[in-house]
This record gives sequence, structure tokens and C-alpha cells, in this order.
Amino acid sequence: MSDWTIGIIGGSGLYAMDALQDAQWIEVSSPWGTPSDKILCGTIGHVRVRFLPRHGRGHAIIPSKVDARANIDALKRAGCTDILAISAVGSLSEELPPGRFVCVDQFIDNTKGRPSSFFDNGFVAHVSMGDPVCERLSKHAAKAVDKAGGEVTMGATYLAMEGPQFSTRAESRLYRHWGAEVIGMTGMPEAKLAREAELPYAMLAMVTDWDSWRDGEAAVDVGEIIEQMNANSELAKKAVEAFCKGLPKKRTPSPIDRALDDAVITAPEKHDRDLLVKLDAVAGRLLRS
Ligand SMILES: CSC[C@H]1O[C@H](OP(=O)(O)O)[C@H](O)[C@@H]1O
Ligand SMILES: Nc1ncnc2[nH]cnc12
Repeated sequence: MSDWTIGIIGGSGLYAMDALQDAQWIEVSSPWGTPSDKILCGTIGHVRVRFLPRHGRGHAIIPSKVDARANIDALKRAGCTDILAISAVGSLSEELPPGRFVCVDQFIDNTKGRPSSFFDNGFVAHVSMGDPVCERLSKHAAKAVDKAGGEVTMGATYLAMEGPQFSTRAESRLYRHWGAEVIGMTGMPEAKLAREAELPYAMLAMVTDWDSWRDGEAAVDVGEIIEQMNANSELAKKAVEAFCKGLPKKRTPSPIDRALDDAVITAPEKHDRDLLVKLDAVAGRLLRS
């Protein structure tokens, strides 16, 4: 076995992974809340895999109530070194038709009121989000889609909306003006929290629909999305398998493994002990050193 432990967050349409060897659903509890489901632990090739369906098996969890803090914390506790998130997205760009896979490289967070940090009074930390995804993982993901026989675009800006309703036509056009190219409801705060937890994160998005910006065309509806999701999910599973098998045997360190090194600003005498206890996984590297 290599030293990669890959957390896969399964999005809409991806609720389990048959490719895992010796797979077992294991309950991992978190002081931050309830993770979306048990975590499916197993291996693919030389890589340990920890798979968590973002909306739970049976898709019972609405985007606004996905507990991203509990999910990221649970994946960290399950030993993950890196995260590959899979997400169904609408297209805001003529260049990205339904069926296309996209390695997202930027995010705009337009969600409302979701808990979006592990840090708080008594342990204030400001991580850098200028480059929110791990380029190394994204490149491996793009290669894997290609290997699995899919079409992939490297680099796109993801607009995270609150939902669960889809956008109005005016909102959809506005997001295009902002420079967004795909839209979903879950990529934020997930990517921020992964960075706070020092977990390199990449998002492989599957385009399921044209969002509602096209004059004279029908607005997006969930039936169309489910049809495209079903058409894409086998390819997504193959891509995840190829991703794991394509990783080098040795994991060299990533700068994201030490994202908290220069981020914490609170003086030690002002630390909140109860918060530090909750941060034992997320910031454990710092707290134990
Ligand atoms: C089923 S359509 C809307 C739903 O799909 C996306 O989910 P995920 O990002 O978990 O793949 C989108 O964000 C919405 O939650
Ligand atoms: N058009 C869309 N808007 C928001 N989230 C989505 N997920 C898939 N398609 C979407």
C-alpha cells in the first residue's frame, strides 16, 4: 500500500463505489456534527480509499444541510491525505455542454449562512484560498477521465449557490457576468473547510444541464439532470478508479499539508480550550507539535 489515503466525496448520482476492494461501511463520528453517512473504506490498487456520499445513500440531505464541517472532519479522522470531490453541475458556458467533465479551479461562494469555518473566537486562523484546489490532484483527475473515455476540460470557475431552487434566468445571466462557468450547490464551503483541515482538494464536476441563461431554451429541471447523471455515473466511477490507480506509488508532500503554518493569529494565552478539543483532527498537527 502507498501513503495516499484518498477521500472521495460522491455527489448527486454517486452514492457507492463497486471498485473498492475489502470495502466496509464504517461509522466515523465528529465533534462538528453528523457526517452525511458512514464512510465506505477500502482500497483501489495501491491507494486506501474513504468514500462518503455527500447527500447520504438515498440522497436524503438537502444541499443547505449537508454538514460540510462534519464531513471534512470525519474524512480527516478516517486518515485521508487528500480529497477528490465529485459534483453534478449546470453549465454557464457555451464551451461546456452536458456530458463534459470539468476540473474546477476557482470558486465563487454565493451560499448563505452555512457554517464555513472550523475556527472561531479563541482560535482564529486565516488560510489562503487564492488557489483553492490542488493542481496535482486536478491533473491526475483530468488524466483519469481521459483514460476512462470521457471528455474533460481543465479549469473552470464554479459558482456555489444556496439552492435548493435552481437559479432564475436573471441570476443565471448575472453569474455568467461574474465569470462563473459552472454552477452547483455544494462546492462551498466544502473546499474552504478542506483547506482549513490541510487536505489538498480537487473537484471533478460532471456537467448535467445547461443552466437557465439561454434565451428561448427551456429552464433547467431535475428530470433532465437525473437523466444526464445516470448517463455519466458509470464513467465517473471508472474515472475515480483510474484516478486512484494512476497516482504515483510515493506521495510527495504538498504545501497544502501545512496550510495552517502561517494562518493562526491568536496568542496561546487566549486559546479557547473547548475549541482546541474539537480541533484535534483538523489542527492536530499544530496542536500536538
Ligand atoms: C440533483 S440536482 C442539484 C444537486 O446536484 C448537485 O449536487 P452535488 O454537488 O452533491 O453533486 C448540486 O450541488 C445540488 O445539490
Ligand atoms: N443548474 C444547476 N444549478 C445548480 N446546481 C446544479 N447541479 C446540477 N445542475 C445544477
